[in-house]
Amino acid sequence: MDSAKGQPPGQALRHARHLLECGQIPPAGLVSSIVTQSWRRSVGAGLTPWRGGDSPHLSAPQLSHAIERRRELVTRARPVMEYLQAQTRGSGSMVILADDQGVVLDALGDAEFLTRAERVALTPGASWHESHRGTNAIGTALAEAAPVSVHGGEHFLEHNGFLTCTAAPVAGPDGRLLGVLDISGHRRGRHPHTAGLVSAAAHMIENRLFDARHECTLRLRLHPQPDGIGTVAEGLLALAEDGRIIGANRAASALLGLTPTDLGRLRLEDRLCLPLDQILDWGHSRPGAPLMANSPHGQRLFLRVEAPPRRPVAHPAPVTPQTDALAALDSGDDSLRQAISRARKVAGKAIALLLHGESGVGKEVFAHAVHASGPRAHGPFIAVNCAALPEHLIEAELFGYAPGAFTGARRDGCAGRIRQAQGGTLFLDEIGDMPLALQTRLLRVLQDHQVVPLGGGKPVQVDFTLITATHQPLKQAIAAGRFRADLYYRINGLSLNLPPLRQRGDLQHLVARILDDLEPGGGLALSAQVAAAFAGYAWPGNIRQLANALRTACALLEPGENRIRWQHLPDDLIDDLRHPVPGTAPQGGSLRTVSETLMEQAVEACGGNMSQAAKQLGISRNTLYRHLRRESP
Ligand SMILES: Nc1ncnc2c1ncn2[C@@H]1O[C@H](COP(=O)(O)OP(=O)(O)OP(=O)(O)O)[C@@H](O)[C@H]1O
Repeated sequence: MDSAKGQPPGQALRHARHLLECGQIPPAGLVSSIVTQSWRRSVGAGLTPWRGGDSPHLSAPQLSHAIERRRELVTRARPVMEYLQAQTRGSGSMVILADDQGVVLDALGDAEFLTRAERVALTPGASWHESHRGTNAIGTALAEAAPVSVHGGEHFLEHNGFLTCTAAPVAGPDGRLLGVLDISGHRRGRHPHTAGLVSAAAHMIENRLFDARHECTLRLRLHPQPDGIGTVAEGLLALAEDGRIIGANRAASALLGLTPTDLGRLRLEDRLCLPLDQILDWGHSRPGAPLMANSPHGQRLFLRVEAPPRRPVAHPAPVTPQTDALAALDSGDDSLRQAISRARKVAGKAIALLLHGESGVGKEVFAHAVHASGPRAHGPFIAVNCAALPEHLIEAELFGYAPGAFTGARRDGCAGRIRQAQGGTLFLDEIGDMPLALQTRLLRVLQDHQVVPLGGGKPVQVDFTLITATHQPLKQAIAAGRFRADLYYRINGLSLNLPPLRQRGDLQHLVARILDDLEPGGGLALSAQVAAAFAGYAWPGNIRQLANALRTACALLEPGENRIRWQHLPDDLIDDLRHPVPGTAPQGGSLRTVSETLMEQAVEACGGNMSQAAKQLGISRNTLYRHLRRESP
């Protein structure tokens, strides 16, 4: 983004950053309004230029779910990304595809301009959501739903100031934002044509998605010039047999003045003075030749008709994952295993699942896994945190709204998250925090299988699987009058408790799995002392805290090092591990199992030398012998 006109860009930006670092949002004109607004949002999210938010890096199972959820996007984007990479080869930049949450799904290119620690941030699984990393091209393009370039010091976080990044959103055939395409490189390599290149590539992906979605449908390709047909700028329309417009890409929507709510309702004749029969005849008698028509604004357009194949094209069989996502969560804890097995029995049936568990135990990850392991895996997984938004925003976000329903509403209305979950899974996190008025509306949707957008409009049929989660006992909320009992019985088809980490007996395996996800095949492991300290700690932040600690530790390892020791852990965790709060030690048999396995590992690492192993573990040789004897058959 360029700085204000008439000012030396570097100087204006330096001034703006100075103000930002003094805790002020700079006045209009110093940096572009997009950057100013994004800086404001970043401050609002609790970030400072020196400290980002918790930047979750998805584990391998989570990443595979995220990719599964956007499989079509990832598949169609790959060739375009390879093309982009070829165009930018040698410029020291990366081509990145992120999903609608800002999570990197695919990355290609030259990472030489990054240090080892920085590379992690551009690998699949990293999140570039604004709430995690402040102003950046991926997160800001998502927030703005528009192409964005963020150069050097325009990045909110100081340590990202060496980057120059350009991103453009990619929408699906129904106009819904699916993700973002981005080129990132060292700021020295900034190129004025990158923005155009990225936007054109994003359109190319959108057109590929459109063609794939409507391959068995009558399609029209249109452009004001005959030579524009077949280029990335062409408009695309899909028509039902009765002539209703059921799909339109951005260019076609702009040319014909269509809004998303017109789709499925308007007929082609309402927009172009051409009867469907004439179009079909033309398509059959002169395949490939452009047909002339007039847009509603009187603009001359050229159309190419693409009739559907006579017999529908067979769709490829759905890919069945080798081990499913639920199986991937099982790392040996009995109560989690039981929850997995019960969830598997109801996955895909019309039974609502209610997940209980402390914050960070992995309720959303579990819900994802249930979705990805069931028959609706190819449908969308839509997650809404009911505690994260004020009441009026959740209402609009969930139920959608008609055009112009309220001040600030988008001109063309919004389908809402419930409708977006059509054919897939709706995950409502922190359901206990949903305001009472919305509980009533949600109950109605669940009973009638219909949603009515805010501000009126026709009810729309919906079909989705519901999974909800809460960390608070809902029965208490019912007793206190904060939660509707009838809604509770609707959402509680099956209720499952996800155990807190301190009660799990599989800490060691979970750690091994997370480390392997972070650095596949890297042979990373905890030192004996750190493993013992982990086993004795209560993990109040549960898996979230553990995964974050391991991620930081991996970033701090020196090249070639694969043992995580005290010096690799975050300072506050070291304090907690060394001075655990009394009464918070883990329960159950996990500690014993972990320590015995650790002893075996230490003996193995010391080539069977018991004295050395005992010394490394900080215990006496006798204690070591005693424990290992107990283990032997
Ligand atoms: N099985 C797992 N393997 C690896 N990491 C996990 C696993 N489960 C959870 N995590 C990590 O913990 C984080 C929190 O998970 P998740 O959001 O599912 O928890 P939650 O219980 O829904 O939390 P909250 O109640 O605060 O929303 C994830 O971002 C991920 O980093």
